[in-house]
Amino acid sequence: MSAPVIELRGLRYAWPGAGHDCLAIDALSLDAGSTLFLHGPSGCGKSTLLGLLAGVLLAREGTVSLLGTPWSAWLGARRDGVRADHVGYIFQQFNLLPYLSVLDNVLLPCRLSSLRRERAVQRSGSVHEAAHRLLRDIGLPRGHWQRAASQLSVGQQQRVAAARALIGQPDLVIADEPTSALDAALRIDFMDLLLGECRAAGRALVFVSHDERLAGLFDRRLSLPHVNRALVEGPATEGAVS
Ligand SMILES: Nc1ncnc2c1ncn2[C@@H]1O[C@H](COP(=O)(O)OP(=O)(O)OP(=O)(O)O)[C@@H](O)[C@H]1O
Repeated sequence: MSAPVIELRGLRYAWPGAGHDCLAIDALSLDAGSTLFLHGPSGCGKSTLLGLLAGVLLAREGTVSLLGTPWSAWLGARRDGVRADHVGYIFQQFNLLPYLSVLDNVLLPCRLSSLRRERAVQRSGSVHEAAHRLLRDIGLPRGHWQRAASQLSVGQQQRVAAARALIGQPDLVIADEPTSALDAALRIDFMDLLLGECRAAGRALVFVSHDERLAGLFDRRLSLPHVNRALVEGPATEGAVS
Protein backbone atom coordinates (compact mmCIF):
# COMPACT_ATOMS: atom_id res chain seq x y z
CA MET A 1 0.00 0.00 0.00
CA SER A 2 1.32 3.46 -0.81
CA ALA A 3 2.12 5.95 1.97
CA PRO A 4 -0.42 8.65 2.83
CA VAL A 5 0.15 11.93 1.03
CA ILE A 6 0.46 13.59 4.43
CA GLU A 7 1.10 11.92 7.76
CA LEU A 8 1.64 13.86 10.93
CA ARG A 9 2.76 12.28 14.22
CA GLY A 10 3.35 13.91 17.62
CA LEU A 11 3.66 17.35 16.04
CA ARG A 12 4.70 20.33 18.13
CA TYR A 13 5.46 23.69 16.65
CA ALA A 14 6.30 27.02 18.32
CA TRP A 15 6.92 30.28 16.51
CA PRO A 16 10.43 31.61 17.34
CA GLY A 17 10.31 33.76 20.48
CA ALA A 18 6.68 32.88 21.28
CA GLY A 19 7.57 30.95 24.44
CA HIS A 20 4.73 28.45 23.94
CA ASP A 21 3.61 25.97 21.32
CA CYS A 22 1.22 27.17 18.65
CA LEU A 23 0.37 23.61 17.56
CA ALA A 24 0.37 20.25 19.36
CA ILE A 25 -1.36 17.56 17.29
CA ASP A 26 -1.00 13.83 17.99
CA ALA A 27 -1.88 12.40 14.59
CA LEU A 28 -3.39 13.35 11.27
CA SER A 29 -3.16 11.73 7.87
CA LEU A 30 -4.54 12.29 4.43
CA ASP A 31 -4.61 9.74 1.61
CA ALA A 32 -4.41 10.38 -2.11
CA GLY A 33 -7.73 11.53 -3.51
CA SER A 34 -9.18 12.66 -0.19
CA THR A 35 -10.35 16.16 0.58
CA LEU A 36 -10.24 17.86 3.98
CA PHE A 37 -12.08 20.98 5.15
CA LEU A 38 -10.11 22.60 7.99
CA HIS A 39 -11.69 25.28 10.12
CA GLY A 40 -11.38 27.11 13.42
CA PRO A 41 -11.35 30.66 14.79
CA SER A 42 -8.87 33.30 13.78
CA GLY A 43 -5.45 32.69 15.31
CA CYS A 44 -5.99 29.00 16.16
CA GLY A 45 -3.09 27.98 13.89
CA LYS A 46 -4.65 27.00 10.56
CA SER A 47 -2.11 28.81 8.35
CA THR A 48 0.72 27.62 10.59
CA LEU A 49 -0.43 24.02 10.12
CA LEU A 50 -0.58 24.53 6.33
CA GLY A 51 3.00 25.84 6.43
CA LEU A 52 4.06 22.64 8.22
CA LEU A 53 2.18 20.39 5.77
CA ALA A 54 3.96 22.17 2.91
CA GLY A 55 7.39 21.91 4.56
CA VAL A 56 7.74 25.70 4.68
CA LEU A 57 7.94 25.35 8.48
CA LEU A 58 9.56 22.43 10.29
CA ALA A 59 8.19 20.72 13.40
CA ARG A 60 9.90 21.40 16.75
CA GLU A 61 9.00 17.86 17.79
CA GLY A 62 7.39 14.97 15.93
CA THR A 63 7.19 14.52 12.18
CA VAL A 64 5.24 15.74 9.20
CA SER A 65 5.78 13.32 6.32
CA LEU A 66 4.98 13.85 2.67
CA LEU A 67 4.47 10.62 0.69
CA GLY A 68 6.22 8.67 3.47
CA THR A 69 9.28 10.89 3.99
CA PRO A 70 9.57 13.47 6.80
CA TRP A 71 10.07 17.01 5.51
CA SER A 72 13.08 17.30 7.84
CA ALA A 73 14.88 14.57 5.84
CA TRP A 74 15.22 16.95 2.89
CA LEU A 75 17.62 19.85 3.34
CA GLY A 76 17.52 23.37 1.86
CA ALA A 77 17.20 23.43 -1.91
CA ARG A 78 16.17 19.76 -2.01
CA ARG A 79 13.19 20.56 0.22
CA ASP A 80 12.24 23.43 -2.12
CA GLY A 81 12.47 21.02 -5.06
CA VAL A 82 10.25 18.44 -3.38
CA ARG A 83 7.71 21.17 -2.62
CA ALA A 84 7.75 22.37 -6.23
CA ASP A 85 7.19 18.79 -7.43
CA HIS A 86 4.47 17.73 -5.03
CA VAL A 87 2.68 20.71 -3.48
CA GLY A 88 0.35 23.27 -5.05
CA TYR A 89 -0.34 26.10 -2.62
CA ILE A 90 -3.06 28.74 -2.91
CA PHE A 91 -1.95 31.37 -0.42
CA GLN A 92 -4.29 33.65 1.51
CA GLN A 93 -2.58 36.62 -0.20
CA PHE A 94 -2.27 34.74 -3.57
CA ASN A 95 1.52 35.47 -3.86
CA LEU A 96 1.36 35.88 -7.64
CA LEU A 97 4.46 37.46 -9.15
CA PRO A 98 3.04 40.90 -10.00
CA TYR A 99 5.40 41.69 -12.90
CA LEU A 100 4.80 38.36 -14.68
CA SER A 101 1.83 37.86 -16.97
CA VAL A 102 -1.12 35.80 -15.83
CA LEU A 103 -0.06 33.00 -18.18
CA ASP A 104 3.54 33.01 -16.93
CA ASN A 105 2.32 32.89 -13.33
CA VAL A 106 0.29 29.77 -14.12
CA LEU A 107 3.22 28.20 -16.01
CA LEU A 108 5.69 28.86 -13.18
CA PRO A 109 5.37 25.46 -11.42
CA CYS A 110 6.17 23.72 -14.73
CA ARG A 111 9.34 25.82 -15.04
CA LEU A 112 10.38 24.96 -11.48
CA SER A 113 9.51 21.25 -11.60
CA SER A 114 10.12 18.74 -14.39
CA LEU A 115 7.62 16.37 -12.74
CA ARG A 116 4.84 18.98 -12.90
CA ARG A 117 5.84 19.74 -16.51
CA GLU A 118 5.64 16.06 -17.48
CA ARG A 119 2.27 15.62 -15.79
CA ALA A 120 0.89 18.74 -17.51
CA VAL A 121 2.10 17.50 -20.91
CA GLN A 122 0.67 14.04 -20.26
CA ARG A 123 -2.71 15.48 -19.35
CA SER A 124 -3.04 18.25 -21.94
CA GLY A 125 -0.45 17.70 -24.66
CA SER A 126 1.68 20.74 -23.75
CA VAL A 127 2.27 22.98 -20.74
CA HIS A 128 0.71 25.91 -22.60
CA GLU A 129 -2.43 23.93 -23.35
CA ALA A 130 -2.58 22.84 -19.69
CA ALA A 131 -2.39 26.50 -18.59
CA HIS A 132 -4.95 27.58 -21.21
CA ARG A 133 -7.37 24.87 -20.11
CA LEU A 134 -7.12 25.92 -16.45
CA LEU A 135 -7.49 29.61 -17.31
CA ARG A 136 -10.59 28.79 -19.35
CA ASP A 137 -11.92 26.64 -16.51
CA ILE A 138 -11.49 29.42 -13.94
CA GLY A 139 -13.40 31.70 -16.29
CA LEU A 140 -10.67 34.25 -16.91
CA PRO A 141 -11.24 35.97 -20.28
CA ARG A 142 -8.49 35.26 -22.82
CA GLY A 143 -7.85 39.02 -23.15
CA HIS A 144 -6.49 38.99 -19.58
CA TRP A 145 -3.96 36.19 -20.02
CA GLN A 146 -1.06 38.40 -21.15
CA ARG A 147 -1.74 41.11 -18.59
CA ALA A 148 0.55 41.57 -15.60
CA ALA A 149 -0.96 39.76 -12.61
CA SER A 150 -1.01 43.04 -10.67
CA GLN A 151 -3.59 44.40 -13.16
CA LEU A 152 -6.24 41.86 -12.16
CA SER A 153 -8.97 42.27 -9.59
CA VAL A 154 -8.54 40.48 -6.27
CA GLY A 155 -11.07 37.78 -7.22
CA GLN A 156 -9.32 37.23 -10.57
CA GLN A 157 -5.94 36.93 -8.83
CA GLN A 158 -7.43 34.37 -6.46
CA ARG A 159 -8.56 32.25 -9.40
CA VAL A 160 -5.19 32.56 -11.16
CA ALA A 161 -3.52 31.43 -7.93
CA ALA A 162 -5.74 28.32 -8.05
CA ALA A 163 -4.78 27.60 -11.66
CA ARG A 164 -1.10 27.91 -10.71
CA ALA A 165 -1.55 25.53 -7.79
CA LEU A 166 -3.34 22.92 -9.92
CA ILE A 167 -1.15 22.83 -13.00
CA GLY A 168 0.84 19.59 -13.29
CA GLN A 169 -1.39 17.84 -10.74
CA PRO A 170 0.66 18.10 -7.53
CA ASP A 171 0.04 15.29 -5.00
CA LEU A 172 -1.04 17.76 -2.32
CA VAL A 173 -3.09 20.89 -2.97
CA ILE A 174 -3.30 23.37 -0.11
CA ALA A 175 -5.79 26.21 -0.20
CA ASP A 176 -5.79 28.90 2.47
CA GLU A 177 -9.12 30.81 2.37
CA PRO A 178 -9.19 30.71 -1.44
CA THR A 179 -12.79 31.88 -1.89
CA SER A 180 -12.80 34.99 0.31
CA ALA A 181 -12.89 37.42 -2.64
CA LEU A 182 -15.35 35.50 -4.83
CA ASP A 183 -19.06 36.18 -5.23
CA ALA A 184 -21.58 33.33 -4.85
CA ALA A 185 -21.62 32.29 -8.54
CA LEU A 186 -17.83 32.38 -8.91
CA ARG A 187 -17.45 30.51 -5.62
CA ILE A 188 -19.52 27.59 -6.91
CA ASP A 189 -17.51 27.41 -10.16
CA PHE A 190 -14.27 27.70 -8.23
CA MET A 191 -15.18 24.86 -5.85
CA ASP A 192 -16.28 22.68 -8.78
CA LEU A 193 -12.93 23.26 -10.47
CA LEU A 194 -10.80 22.72 -7.37
CA LEU A 195 -12.59 19.60 -6.13
CA GLY A 196 -13.08 18.25 -9.67
CA GLU A 197 -9.38 18.58 -10.54
CA CYS A 198 -8.21 17.02 -7.27
CA ARG A 199 -10.67 14.13 -7.43
CA ALA A 200 -10.10 13.44 -11.12
CA ALA A 201 -6.34 13.31 -10.62
CA GLY A 202 -6.56 11.47 -7.26
CA ARG A 203 -4.83 14.32 -5.42
CA ALA A 204 -5.21 15.25 -1.75
CA LEU A 205 -6.71 18.63 -0.90
CA VAL A 206 -6.50 20.57 2.38
CA PHE A 207 -8.81 23.55 2.30
CA VAL A 208 -9.04 26.21 5.00
CA SER A 209 -12.11 28.39 5.18
CA HIS A 210 -14.36 30.22 7.58
CA ASP A 211 -17.23 29.57 5.16
CA GLU A 212 -18.81 26.49 6.73
CA ARG A 213 -21.40 26.26 3.95
CA LEU A 214 -18.61 24.70 1.90
CA ALA A 215 -17.79 21.95 4.42
CA GLY A 216 -20.36 19.49 3.00
CA LEU A 217 -18.48 19.36 -0.30
CA PHE A 218 -15.49 17.64 1.35
CA ASP A 219 -14.82 14.03 2.40
CA ARG A 220 -13.70 15.11 5.87
CA ARG A 221 -14.16 18.11 8.08
CA LEU A 222 -11.71 18.93 10.88
CA SER A 223 -12.03 21.56 13.57
CA LEU A 224 -8.45 22.51 14.44
CA PRO A 225 -9.29 23.43 18.07
CA HIS A 226 -10.55 19.85 18.55
CA VAL A 227 -7.17 18.34 17.72
CA ASN A 228 -4.76 21.11 18.70
CA ARG A 229 -3.79 20.49 22.33
CA ALA A 230 -1.63 23.65 22.38
CA LEU A 231 -4.79 25.72 22.49
CA VAL A 232 -5.68 24.38 25.94
CA GLU A 233 -2.07 24.45 27.12
CA GLY A 234 -1.18 27.94 25.82
CA PRO A 235 -2.72 31.41 25.47
CA ALA A 236 -6.31 31.66 24.19
CA THR A 237 -7.17 32.47 20.58
CA GLU A 238 -9.21 35.39 19.32
CA GLY A 239 -12.91 35.10 18.56
CA ALA A 240 -15.43 32.41 19.36
CA VAL A 241 -14.84 28.71 18.92
CA SER A 242 -16.71 27.55 15.83
N1 LIG B 1 5.25 34.67 11.21
C1 LIG B 1 4.81 34.55 12.47
N2 LIG B 1 5.63 34.82 13.51
C2 LIG B 1 5.21 34.68 14.79
N3 LIG B 1 3.96 34.28 15.13
C3 LIG B 1 3.11 33.99 14.12
C4 LIG B 1 3.47 34.10 12.75
N4 LIG B 1 2.40 33.75 11.99
C5 LIG B 1 1.42 33.44 12.85
N5 LIG B 1 1.83 33.58 14.14
C6 LIG B 1 1.04 33.32 15.33
O1 LIG B 1 0.61 31.96 15.31
C7 LIG B 1 -0.74 31.87 15.78
C8 LIG B 1 -1.58 31.18 14.71
O2 LIG B 1 -1.61 32.00 13.55
P1 LIG B 1 -2.21 31.49 12.18
O3 LIG B 1 -1.96 32.53 11.15
O4 LIG B 1 -1.69 30.12 11.94
O5 LIG B 1 -3.75 31.42 12.55
P2 LIG B 1 -5.02 31.17 11.61
O6 LIG B 1 -5.88 30.19 12.31
O7 LIG B 1 -4.56 30.84 10.24
O8 LIG B 1 -5.71 32.60 11.63
P3 LIG B 1 -6.63 33.35 10.50
O9 LIG B 1 -7.93 32.57 10.42
O10 LIG B 1 -6.83 34.71 11.10
O11 LIG B 1 -5.86 33.37 9.22
C9 LIG B 1 -1.21 33.29 16.10
O12 LIG B 1 -1.10 33.50 17.50
C10 LIG B 1 -0.23 34.16 15.34
O13 LIG B 1 0.00 35.38 16.02
